[in-house]
Amino acid sequence: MKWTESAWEHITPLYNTILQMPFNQELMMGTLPLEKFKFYMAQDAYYLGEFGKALSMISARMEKTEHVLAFSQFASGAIVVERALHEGYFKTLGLPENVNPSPSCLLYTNYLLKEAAYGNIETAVAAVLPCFWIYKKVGDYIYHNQKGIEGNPYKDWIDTYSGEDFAKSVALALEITDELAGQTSASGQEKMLQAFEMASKLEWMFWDSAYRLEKWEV
Ligand SMILES: Cc1ncc(C[n+]2csc(CCO)c2C)c(N)n1
Repeated sequence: MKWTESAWEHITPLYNTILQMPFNQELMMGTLPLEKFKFYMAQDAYYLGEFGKALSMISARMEKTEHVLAFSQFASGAIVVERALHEGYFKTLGLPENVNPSPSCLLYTNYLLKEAAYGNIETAVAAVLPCFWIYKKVGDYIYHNQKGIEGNPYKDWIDTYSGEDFAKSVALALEITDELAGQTSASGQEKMLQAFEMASKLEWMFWDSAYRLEKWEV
């Protein structure tokens, strides 16, 4: 079995929990309060900037030229493609220019940056994978289960993550992850699994924190 297949099996209960989160169910139905989506978008703008840096760092640490190229394309994709989505929503929703990251957002981005800088390269790759893979699965699920997409204010978000371009990036990220997993020991693969699970939990926290409009308590 491929490493990615067993990793997905491992997080399937968590993935099912993510699908049922009120944030995702209401986004799918178009009933998510705008205030929550705005909070999410602002936090996501911060997240994407840091995520782009983590991907660039992973790119620089890769041995194979093809992997360097793939991760540098992911990094620019994270910034360019996502910026288009954000700029659209930033204009219509009136989002702030500077974002103070919420506790969950900061936890997630700092975790990814730490793995990208100091983790084994295969562990760093496993840590960024949920960002691609869970979003692809959630995007597809929402796309296929929504009703009356045309009237949904979150249509652009849904289209981005259920689209073909994004599917290609995810397939490439999965292929590279399996290649690196194949070159590491059983304990290396276990560390990858832990990083993959941790980042998946942090994805859950990111959505949950947006729904709660999470604040710093002090
Ligand atoms: C919290 C959070 N997690 C994942 C994504 C999705 N995402 C961000 S960058 C990227 C790869 C290149 O486009 C993907 C899939 C998001 N937007 N916000």
